[in-house]
Amino acid sequence: MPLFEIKERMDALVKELNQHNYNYYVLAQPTISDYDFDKKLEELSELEKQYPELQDPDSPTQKVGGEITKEFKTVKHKWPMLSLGNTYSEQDLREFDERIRKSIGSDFEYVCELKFDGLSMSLTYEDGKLLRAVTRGDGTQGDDVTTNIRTIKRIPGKLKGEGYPDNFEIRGEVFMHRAAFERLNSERMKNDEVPYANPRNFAAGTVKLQDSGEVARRPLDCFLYFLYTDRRLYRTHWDSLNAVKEWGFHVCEHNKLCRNIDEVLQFIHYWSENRFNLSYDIDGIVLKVNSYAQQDELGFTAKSPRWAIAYKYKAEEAETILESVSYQVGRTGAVTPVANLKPVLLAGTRVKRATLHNANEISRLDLHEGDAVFVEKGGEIIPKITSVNTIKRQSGSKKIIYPDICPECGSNLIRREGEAVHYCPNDEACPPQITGKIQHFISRKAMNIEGMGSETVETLYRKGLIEHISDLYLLHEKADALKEMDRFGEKSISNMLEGIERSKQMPFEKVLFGLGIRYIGETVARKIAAYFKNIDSLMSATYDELISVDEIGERIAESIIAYFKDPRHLQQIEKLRTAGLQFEAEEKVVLLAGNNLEGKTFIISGVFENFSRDELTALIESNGGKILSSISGKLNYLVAGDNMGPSKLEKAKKLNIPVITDTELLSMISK
Ligand SMILES: NC(=O)c1ccc[n+]([C@@H]2O[C@H](COP(=O)([O-])OP(=O)(O)OC[C@H]3O[C@@H](n4cnc5c(N)ncnc54)[C@H](O)[C@@H]3O)[C@@H](O)[C@H]2O)c1
Ligand SMILES: [Zn+2]
Repeated sequence: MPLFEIKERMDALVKELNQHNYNYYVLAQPTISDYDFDKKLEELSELEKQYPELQDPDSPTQKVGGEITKEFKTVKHKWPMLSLGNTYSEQDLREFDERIRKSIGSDFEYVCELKFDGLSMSLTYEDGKLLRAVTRGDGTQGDDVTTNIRTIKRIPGKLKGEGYPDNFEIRGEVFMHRAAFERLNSERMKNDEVPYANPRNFAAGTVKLQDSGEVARRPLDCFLYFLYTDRRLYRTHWDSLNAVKEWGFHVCEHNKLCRNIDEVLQFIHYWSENRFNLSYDIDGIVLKVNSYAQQDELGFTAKSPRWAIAYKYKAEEAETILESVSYQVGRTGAVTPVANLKPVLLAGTRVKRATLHNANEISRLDLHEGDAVFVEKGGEIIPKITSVNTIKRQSGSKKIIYPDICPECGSNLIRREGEAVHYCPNDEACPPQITGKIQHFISRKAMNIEGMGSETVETLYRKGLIEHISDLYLLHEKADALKEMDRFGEKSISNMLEGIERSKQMPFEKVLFGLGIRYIGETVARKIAAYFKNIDSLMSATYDELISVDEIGERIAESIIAYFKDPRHLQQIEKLRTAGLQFEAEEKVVLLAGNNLEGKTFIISGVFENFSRDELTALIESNGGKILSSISGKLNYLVAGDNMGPSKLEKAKKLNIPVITDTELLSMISK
């Protein structure tokens, strides 16, 4: 290949890999698999070795992949936060072992650890208390995310035991358990929020949120795996891990001390089979030379230590046949293509469907009917098609074309600017949208109607008994028709009708969430209800008024306005109002407006289960109290929630300022 072509290939790789790094670290929405990413990085690295004079100083082979963001304070790392060399091959591991033995002889041990699939975090402790938490960032400096990290229960705010130095840094991996991921992600989908592809992305996205209250609602965990002290306290990494366990840190119980590379390989083989039984994702294992003296001898490259390496498991892949593509219409009208596959065994389960995400994905794969396709189950929960084995394509097979019209109701599909998903706009008459809306309305997080499930909704709809949410409240008039339904005894009918009747008492915020207005999730519904107090002021709110509210952005404001513009929605709301549903926020109104706090000053700190800090501020101010900006002798009360900063608490104690809970605050108000 002529030199200029090699240079072109290298430049193209640099450009592409930098883009993938950005998608992965900053957006937390990668578009290629880790394996493909690593193969491209390896190709670039090989070319750079052969043609060092062509190497771009900005090459992704020379630096850690992340970036710092502008949303957080930037903090420089005392010790750089590096990446790890990685490989997918056992042969490479043996060569790694050879290199080490050449350098330090054969008297050494490895610590084998699981490679947790999350994001790395540096924690600094001073006098036994968590002082700061910083992301890896670009390796030299990272984002200060202390407030968010304090919400993680597994990270001690205050240390146990003794023997820890006054000042030290400890590093580990913040991650989310698979069960929490699945639960929260399906909530996101129901609320029309973009789902995360896997627990790693969910954890990374969460740590970068601006609202610590929201972070606290998403359970994160953390395993610690590196201790950094100014003066070495222990001789080995293994001893450090055991010590930090005593101080209260969460250290993985599966770590293993191995005497040689064969034992390491055994560990790798064991976890290659058993990793699916863990409650969290790992993407490989990490081996580290145990002795610190030997680590020092081996040193570092620009990007990673020479005394450690990661062995990564390749996502499991299988080949099968694409039988057909079907299109599912969701409650919000989003039309999702699903691949129906000839059943195949993959990562321990029988797979017969794979997600195709959207129309772009179908054209990217250039799918044809009957294609032989490769499916992969990587970090993602739902398997996906990675590529087509085009050699096996039958001649004359038909290309898969994404439809223009809704498969359920025949309406022309629309695609909003900047979005990849197609929607059916017929939200009041497209069958799956109707039943989906009613199912959402009765769900536990919305109106929590007992005695009625998703299947009942489908049946009632098919029988023509319900077509809109408001029809639920007319069901009691249709007792005869209900009795004629199969498998629907008198008891279940009366349970259902009672459940419906009781739902009339559900608070305004639940009704608002239940209506299923696009982008109005649970949290936003709560904020809106607290701010606008009733449906009439919400309906008449202007765009500017809407976006001035905390947490309402342009997208949500536009969606609210569009919703109330539709006469069919207004008609529904009138019917629900007549039926007796709550369209006004109560309780907090009662607490508002008094003068019990007059002349008193407050500071609110930490995270509260039942209130946002804004709500507490409003509560204090409307009862005559004042919020101060810093703790001083002028402060009367510190209202403390969970995970507040230890320095604040200390200062308040020093000044003898009473620390109260939100419940105590409420009782002061309603005295
Ligand atoms: N798909 C994409 O678009 C894309 C883009 C960029 C990066 N990536 C993936 O990310 C990798 C690069 O990320 P990276 O630099 O974070 O490297 P890495 O994930 O391969 O390895 C280093 C990281 O492993 C983590 N880790 C987990 N368990 C550990 C343990 N027990 N001990 C020490 N560290 C542990 C730490 O966070 C550490 O920073 C690439 O190899 C690629 O697979 C993918
Ligand atoms: Zn439709």
